[in-house]
Amino acid sequence: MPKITCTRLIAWDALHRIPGHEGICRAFHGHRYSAEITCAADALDGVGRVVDFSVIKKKVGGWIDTNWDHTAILMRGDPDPAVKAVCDSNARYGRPVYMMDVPPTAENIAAELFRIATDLLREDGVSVQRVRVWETPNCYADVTG
Ligand SMILES: Nc1nc2c(c(=O)[nH]1)N=C([C@H](O)[C@H](O)COP(=O)(O)OP(=O)(O)OP(=O)(O)O)CN2
Repeated sequence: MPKITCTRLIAWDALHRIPGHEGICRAFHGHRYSAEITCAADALDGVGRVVDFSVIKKKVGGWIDTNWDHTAILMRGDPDPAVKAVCDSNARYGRPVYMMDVPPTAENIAAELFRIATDLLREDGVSVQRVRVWETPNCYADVTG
């Protein structure tokens, strides 16, 4: 039987840097990230949907708006002395800084979002099949279930 999925695009803006990168990506810089969240369910609902697109927007997009949009996504323990200033500045404007245990590459951000979206959509009977995170118009990383 063919597998049916549906995909919602969600975008956000954030600052990051990649500690240990050999080139310019170790400098603080920003991205307009976009994520494709691909979902599947055991069966389509009575209306013919895997899940309403608005549910993905509300749950996953809501989480992104709170935690990642207009924030910095950084690595916990990043030794760059400017990290404290970024944290202090964002706190002043009511925005968090999201700390990851691993460098905030497109791959690691996609893996984090895959875990988060899976948790958020579980109660809707939805399983996340793939998260694709576009870091630039040319570069993306995929995590699949
Ligand atoms: N495998 C990965 N490689 C790189 C990552 C990453 O997350 N995973 N990240 C970066 C930089 O942070 C940056 O986002 C990518 O920069 P760049 O290669 O310059 O990408 P562009 O699309 O801007 O390319 P241009 O050719 O400059 O237009 C680096 N590598």
